Amino acid sequence: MASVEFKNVTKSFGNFHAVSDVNFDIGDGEFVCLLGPSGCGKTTSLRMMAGLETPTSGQIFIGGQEVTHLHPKDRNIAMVFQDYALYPHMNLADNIAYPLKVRGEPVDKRHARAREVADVLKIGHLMDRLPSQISGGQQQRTSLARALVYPAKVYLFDEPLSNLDAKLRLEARGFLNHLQRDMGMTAVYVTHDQAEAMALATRIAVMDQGKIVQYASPIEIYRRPATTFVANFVGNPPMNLVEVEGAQADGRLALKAEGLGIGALPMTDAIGKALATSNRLTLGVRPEHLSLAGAGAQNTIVAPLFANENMGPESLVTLDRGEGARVTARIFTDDHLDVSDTVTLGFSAEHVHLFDSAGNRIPAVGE
Ligand SMILES: Nc1ncnc2c1ncn2[C@@H]1O[C@H](COP(=O)(O)OP(=O)(O)OP(=O)(O)O)[C@@H](O)[C@H]1O
Repeated sequence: MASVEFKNVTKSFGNFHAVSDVNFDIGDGEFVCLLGPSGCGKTTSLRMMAGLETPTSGQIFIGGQEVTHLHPKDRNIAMVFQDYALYPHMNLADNIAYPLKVRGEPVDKRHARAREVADVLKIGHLMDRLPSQISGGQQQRTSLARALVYPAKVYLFDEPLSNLDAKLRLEARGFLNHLQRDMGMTAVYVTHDQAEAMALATRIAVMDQGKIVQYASPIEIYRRPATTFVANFVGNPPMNLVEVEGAQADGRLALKAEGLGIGALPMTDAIGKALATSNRLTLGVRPEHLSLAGAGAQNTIVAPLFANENMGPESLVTLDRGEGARVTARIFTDDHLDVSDTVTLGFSAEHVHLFDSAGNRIPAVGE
């Protein structure tokens, strides 16, 4: 296993910067997820680690050694692709053993090792089949087995679960989590699925438009999102964001918005600085921190009901604040709620997140 480092890495296609001056390091044994919307530069970053793309500028290191211009085969990395990239004319045994074949291992030895890995992944009984003769989940495990058959310094995953149905996807995610804990592999995993990143990563690099906007542990990203972009990308459903007008009153912060009732919050220097630039702030509250509230509740959002989706153990109650602005609560309720009923959602001040007019987090008291 080995560490990975990006130093000022940029990748341009013509005038377009797919990856823009990215710096980050991945520790030995870390499982890092690159998370972000389509086109933000995740796959390009991964392909540069693999040596399938060359940076326009900057340097890449694996295990302390510069690999920026090194051929993929000399990097000792293993990669699992979204489409599995299995060889259609080879059976599973040959597919899995292929990395050993190119390294010149004798056939007996490489088939024995392939079988060993296949057994762990519960596809050992399928070794004579062609990829077209097995299910999508089994193809996914074959592709994983091929990556694991030879000890690599770094394992690279490009949305490996995205072609699986929801149930298999959860199963495969649990398996990868187990494998990571078992092997302590250094891995970089590209996904646009925030739940997958939260479940698997030791650290998540959230990317937007070719840049890393936050690089931290899943819990840090969940608790202290650095920007409204991150807040809106992580969490299921994501954090509710309400545009508010802020003002200092009697040494405290007063917030105003249509349908919002909130007690004054403590003032801090950081809030003062944000207000000096603009009084337009964004208030964030996670759906799980909202509850159905009575008229006497201190902090509330009041608006007509838009939808009430029963998810089994909980409901997603969404209010329509007008002009497309919605607020969703994840709550446990048996209450019957009709569309257009006016609903009051309450929240506690300790669960409030604040962002300045540029969308950057204003640290809470004690942060
Ligand atoms: N070979 C190329 N030539 C021109 N533009 C490219 C090339 N490869 C990628 N891009 C562009 O670079 C940007 C980043 O692409 P990349 O594949 O890294 O995004 P991504 O975050 O992995 O997206 P997705 O989740 O859709 O795979 C995109 O706008 C893409 O169109």
